[in-house]
Amino acid sequence: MSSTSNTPGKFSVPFEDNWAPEQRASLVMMVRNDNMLLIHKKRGLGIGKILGPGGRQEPGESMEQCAKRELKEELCIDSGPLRLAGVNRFQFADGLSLEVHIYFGESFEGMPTETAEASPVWYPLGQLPYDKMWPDDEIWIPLMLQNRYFEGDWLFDHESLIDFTLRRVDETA
Ligand SMILES: COc1nc(N)nc2c1ncn2[C@H]1C[C@H](O)[C@@H](COP(=O)(O)OP(=O)(O)OP(=O)(O)O)O1
Repeated sequence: MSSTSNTPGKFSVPFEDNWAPEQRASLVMMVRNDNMLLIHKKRGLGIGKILGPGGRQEPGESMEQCAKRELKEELCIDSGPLRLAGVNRFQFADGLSLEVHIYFGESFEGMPTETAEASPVWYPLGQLPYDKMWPDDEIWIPLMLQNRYFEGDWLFDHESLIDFTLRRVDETA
């Protein structure tokens, strides 16, 4: 699957073979009783948006450790088992490049609590607030909810999605 727009500037999708991210980050998509636990992001990249809890990898930790640490830091909860749902590579026209590992979970311990970084918000799976989310979410969240593993390349100009390619979508996880 791919969008059809022409790509301005020096980047194109799929990214070149030698593309490498400056930074790696995690997202945790937690679902309980047909509702998804999201955050209203209070600072940093994507401030004001609704998205999954997550953040950038710290030295020495695996991506799954990063996901669990960010869940604790942002919402004060401890994750149960997570499965890797997909990997998205983001290139921003201003130069920032980010590889995001997306984890799916269905159990956690603790009460989601507001922190300096995020406020917890629950949405029914059929009423996710895509108009308040990063534009890529509307494309890969349905794949994740169908247990389909995905890998995508996404080109952004600030908060606008310019072009994308889903490089890999598995029929079953
Ligand atoms: C560009 O499209 C994006 N889509 C989605 N769904 N999520 C994105 C996109 N770009 C970034 N993200 C996510 C990935 C990370 O979870 C956060 C960014 O992490 P942040 O800048 O908040 O990193 P922290 O380590 O938490 O930073 P601070 O603790 O310094 O706030 O956004």
